Amino acid sequence: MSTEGQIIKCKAAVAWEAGKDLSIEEIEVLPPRAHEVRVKVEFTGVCHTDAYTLSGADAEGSFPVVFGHEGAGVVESVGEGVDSVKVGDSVVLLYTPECRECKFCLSGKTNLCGKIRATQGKGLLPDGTSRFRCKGKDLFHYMGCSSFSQYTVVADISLVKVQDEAPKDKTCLLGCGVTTGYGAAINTAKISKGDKIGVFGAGCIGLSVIQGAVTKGAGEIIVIDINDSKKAWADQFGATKFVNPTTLPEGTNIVDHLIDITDGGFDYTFDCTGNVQVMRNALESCHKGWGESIIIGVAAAGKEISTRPFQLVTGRVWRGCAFGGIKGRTQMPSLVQDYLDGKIKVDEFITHRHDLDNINKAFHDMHAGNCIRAVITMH
Ligand SMILES: NC(=O)C1=CN([C@@H]2O[C@H](COP(=O)(O)OP(=O)(O)OC[C@H]3O[C@@H](n4cnc5c(N)ncnc54)[C@H](O)[C@@H]3O)[C@@H](O)[C@H]2O)C=CC1
Ligand SMILES: N[C@@H](CCC(=O)N[C@@H](CSC=O)C(=O)NCC(=O)O)C(=O)O
Ligand SMILES: [Zn+2]
Ligand SMILES: [Zn+2]
Repeated sequence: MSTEGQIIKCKAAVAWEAGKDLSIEEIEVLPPRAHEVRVKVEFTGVCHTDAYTLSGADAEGSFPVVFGHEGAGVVESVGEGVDSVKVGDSVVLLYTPECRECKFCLSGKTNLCGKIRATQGKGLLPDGTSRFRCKGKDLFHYMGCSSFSQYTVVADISLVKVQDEAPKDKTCLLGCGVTTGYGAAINTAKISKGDKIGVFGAGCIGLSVIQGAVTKGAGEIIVIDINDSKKAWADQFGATKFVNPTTLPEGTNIVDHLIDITDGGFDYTFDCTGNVQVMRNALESCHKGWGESIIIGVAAAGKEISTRPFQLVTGRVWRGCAFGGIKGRTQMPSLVQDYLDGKIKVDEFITHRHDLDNINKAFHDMHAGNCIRAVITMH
């Protein structure tokens, strides 16, 4: 029986307040309005950024909210004026939308789209309202996606149709983690064959950077992480060396050490930790004259980066990117094809699986440090 035009009652993980476990609730999901799409979410990943906003450290965090932004599913119904997807299409949700008509989209310089960023940051759909209700209250949306609900409503520029044959428990991870790191390496950094790469933090994002650096033919890939258990992971993805800054001999400075073992510094470094001191180390371990450091990690509200301006005067470059610089509606189908053709690893990132009722375990695993990605089965 079609649910088109009806309010759908379904299960969702609701964050009622910062710092507390998510609560599994029955919620109401309203039908999509003009230029919106209602999606049956089949699988979602859990990203460090979900945990970051849940912790209360996100300047844009609003509660109560339905988190989740690594979602894959099927279109249940579409609102008026939607012509990019139809009922039954397999889709990946996009927290970085692509409208193809705003100043950003037309610039040819960035994947950031400005069309709905203001309302997205407020936890609302583009018309300034929510499609979620629970216990008489409206719930906020999250990053334009809210994939921790069995059904969600998103703007039609916040999702992309992908190949039906691609398994959705894998394509969900292309909705953030894998694409973010891989894209930063193949897109944002202009890595040349033989380059020396420093990857700070070997979670899903850092391991995906390694994957991209290997694709680009990097010479040395040195991973810097405070968790020794990440060495095996880094090796598996193609790193050539692992450094744990906490186990260096007393008095050895990590930046000096890295400059020493790379004959003057890295060609490219990537912060995949969100720690502002690590961001500084990543910049300062770049090679004088040309080394570029790319910030991917998300830092807590109020945190700022600093370095001596001399670091930039002498040719090091500080940059950053969101979603790996990838334009989701245009480029996601070819990433999915690369996955189907065995050119991009995705399965290897999945260390944990839970059903929706046990989604809090994914957050606990992440904090325990032994989880690369947990995938949640939504139905
Ligand atoms: N810019 C963007 O588009 C995106 C940014 N992010 C951000 O990227 C960061 C990484 O995300 P995930 O890989 O999911 O996180 P994760 O928690 O799985 O991995 C982080 C890694 O950094 C390591 N680490 C922590 N402190 C460190 C330190 N002081 N020195 C060296 N290593 C350290 C941890 O041991 C861990 O292996 C987070 O800040 C997340 O919010 C995530 C997705 C997209
Ligand atoms: N809300 C935060 C900023 C969070 C942030 O930087 N998000 C990244 C994606 S992280 C994905 O896991 C991003 O896309 N940033 C670009 C954007 O337009 O939000 C804050 O206020 O600091
Ligand atoms: Zn993410
Ligand atoms: Zn746009």
